[in-house]
Amino acid sequence: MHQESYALSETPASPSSTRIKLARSTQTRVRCGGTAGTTIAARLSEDPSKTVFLVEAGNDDRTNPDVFDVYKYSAAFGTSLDWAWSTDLDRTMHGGRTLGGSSSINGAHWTRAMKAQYDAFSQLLGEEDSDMNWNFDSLFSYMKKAETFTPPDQDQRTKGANYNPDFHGFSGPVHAAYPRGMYGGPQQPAFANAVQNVTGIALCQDLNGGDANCVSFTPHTINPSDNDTRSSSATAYLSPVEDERTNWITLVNHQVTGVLFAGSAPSVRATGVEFKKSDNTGESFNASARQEVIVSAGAIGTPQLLQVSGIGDPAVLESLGINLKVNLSTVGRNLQEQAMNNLGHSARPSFSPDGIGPANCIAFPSLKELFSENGGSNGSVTADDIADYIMAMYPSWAESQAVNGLNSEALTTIFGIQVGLIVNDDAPVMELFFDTGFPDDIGIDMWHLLPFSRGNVTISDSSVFTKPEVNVNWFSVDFDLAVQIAGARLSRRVLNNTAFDTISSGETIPGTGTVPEDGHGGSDDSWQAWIQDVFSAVSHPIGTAAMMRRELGGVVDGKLRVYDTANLRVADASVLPIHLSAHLQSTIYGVAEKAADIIKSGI
Ligand SMILES: Cc1cc2nc3c(=O)[nH]c(=O)nc-3n(C[C@H](O)[C@H](O)[C@H](O)COP(=O)(O)OP(=O)(O)OC[C@H]3O[C@@H](n4cnc5c(N)ncnc54)[C@H](O)[C@@H]3O)c2cc1C
Repeated sequence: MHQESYALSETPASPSSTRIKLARSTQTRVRCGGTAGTTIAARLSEDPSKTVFLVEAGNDDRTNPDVFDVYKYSAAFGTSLDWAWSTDLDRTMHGGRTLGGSSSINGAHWTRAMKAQYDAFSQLLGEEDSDMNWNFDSLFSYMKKAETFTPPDQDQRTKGANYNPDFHGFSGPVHAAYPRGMYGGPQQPAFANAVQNVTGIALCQDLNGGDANCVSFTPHTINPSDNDTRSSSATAYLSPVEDERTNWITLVNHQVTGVLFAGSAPSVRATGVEFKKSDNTGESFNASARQEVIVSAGAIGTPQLLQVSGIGDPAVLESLGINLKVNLSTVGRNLQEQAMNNLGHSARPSFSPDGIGPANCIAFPSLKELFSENGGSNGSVTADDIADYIMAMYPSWAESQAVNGLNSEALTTIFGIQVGLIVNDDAPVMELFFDTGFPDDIGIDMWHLLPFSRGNVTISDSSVFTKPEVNVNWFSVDFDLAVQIAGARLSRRVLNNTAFDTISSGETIPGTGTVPEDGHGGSDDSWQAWIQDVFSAVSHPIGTAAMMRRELGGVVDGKLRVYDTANLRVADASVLPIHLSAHLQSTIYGVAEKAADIIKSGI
């Protein structure tokens, strides 16, 4: 939650230490302390005449090994560090509930999507936003602004690490580097070779420059000067300046319970926020805003906060007794999330991983490579068949998903752009993430990247302390499942490729008992049954306050301003309108850096 030119109200009393600091200030800003929120706070507090007030629901856990030690990935899951939202089909979606948000508990992988995917953001905006430059060139410069990249040394290069200096920043707050414990065993090069053998996909030097359609070694957000510990938005943007920047105040363990408004649509004015201790005890505090309020509570938290504050679907809000401030039925809709499955092989006794990781070799096949004859095809369909199929079917998918968008016309336009990216721009539809030690000695974690299934985040209570309902509508478009099936089959073929002959002693997960070999890598039916039984959430939700034209179901415009409001912005993963062929954090840092400049420019 960010609030510009902000001052705490006196009713009731604020926590004393916070009140004392704020009393000295006349120009204060407030936000949620996640990936985007902390980034924006840091940039805005560069101006000493402004005071920033950072409100974070979670704790400051920078010294907790479950946070700073990237080798303990997943230790945070299910603990107080994790929102752990329940979703449909009983899958849990994770999200960081701690200073730094999800950047404090994520897998630390550092990748970017295709140039055309970022350029498509502009196609979804109106003429009036054409000069906002929501495109690759602009976002790439902001992603690089966020980054300090440490080039791989000779030892890491021998193990496969590589880079292109034009694709990285070298003076930003977030550290990206290859790990000192990088695997030197034969398994990661074998994966890169097997993927090339099976799909014809190219090995690229560095996928961070706008072309991710390749197999590549990728860096992590770790700090080589600090023992390869996690570089989160909290350690990157807050830690270096917190002792000297007296105009930046951090309040943890407090939850924003609502945005306060005056006036009526189309010029509703955010006048402040209300917040309370995160355990929902004690008094509520009000804070008033003289200029604007910015919400950065993530793709689940942001639509929840907007809805409890009176911005959303009138049918939902009025049934809960919430006073409607802005009729924006798509708040919480357009939810896009990916599903993951994990294939495993046991290794031969002679295999040594030679290192501790983290794993860092990833393949991003396009539709053509995924459905290639020896890749993920079932032997009866070609990639051209699939391309014809999606071009013919997407209007009917828009029809079936309309309830989770604005309407079928809007989704037809959005899906048309998504189809174009897949068919014409080779936007990767699948990620194959090679893993050492998971789910067996070696394995592939694989997920479809560009779902057409749309879901929603909908409140069932007027209190922010009741978690919202999160409905992903997993695989409600058959193409999403077809991609996942092809990805599983491709993963089987990759792990069975001769490149692994000296490493693997055979598939254990799912195993041919569960998905029998049928001469074509396993039947669609048996893969489908396994996938639907065991898939998990990737925890990459986006789209729930999408930056699009209002007639497409947008919640914010190209200035990140919520429609029908004069001074309320959103900046986090919820504004991404369509999914990307990438892990998300680099993009979110880019969005946040750009948001800070938009706010500073006063437009
Ligand atoms: C388990 C996991 C693994 C991931 N792995 C990777 C990876 O390896 N590489 C990669 O690039 N990306 C990864 N991601 C994705 C990436 O980390 C996220 O997409 C990104 O960090 C989201 O940033 P955000 O600012 O939108 O939200 P967040 O960083 O989640 O920030 C939202 C913040 O708002 C706070 N908040 C919410 N509601 C309130 C409220 N009412 N009041 C006050 N505070 C509130 C939250 O506690 C949180 O701190 C992963 C994500 C997860 C969850």
